[in-house]
Amino acid sequence: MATTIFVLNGPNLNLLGTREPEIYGRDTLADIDARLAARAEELGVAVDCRQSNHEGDLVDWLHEARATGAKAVLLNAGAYTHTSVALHDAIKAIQLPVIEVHLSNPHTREEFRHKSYIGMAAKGTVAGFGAKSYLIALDAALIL
Ligand SMILES: O=C(O)[C@]1(O)C=C(c2cccc(Sc3ccccc3)c2)[C@@H](O)[C@H](O)C1
Repeated sequence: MATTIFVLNGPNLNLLGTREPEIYGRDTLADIDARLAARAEELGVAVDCRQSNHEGDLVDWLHEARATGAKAVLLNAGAYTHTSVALHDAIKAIQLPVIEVHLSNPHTREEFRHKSYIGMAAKGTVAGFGAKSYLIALDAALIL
């Protein structure tokens, strides 16, 4: 059975590439997904890339990662990073390595972005490298 990495993206990331390129870069989420698929092929693994604006979908997909035997999850929860106890608890519950991913570095931004409920439960965090944050996290997931 192929090694699969779930890549989960939260609210508004479907609009990526349209505004604030100085913060989030010019790649669309489709661009990022394509770069991940290409890197995954080089590494001999599969990526399952999904995006939702709904917190419950992300919780369900974390459960699905566990149920389907995924090796790890890359999670950019967007604004839910700073609010979601539900995602924090789901990460704890599934007992899989979850790597928190951010395009920007939230610690250099507004105060409200400095708290991460995701980071408090994740294996680790990659932030501030734009689209490359995802590629770095994918490589990290495979050496865990
Ligand atoms: O840096 C990130 O990846 C982050 O997870 C992403 C976020 C985010 C917030 C709003 C929109 C978007 S994506 C976007 C950006 C510009 C225009 C349209 C959508 C991402 C923030 O909520 C987080 O604090 C940080």
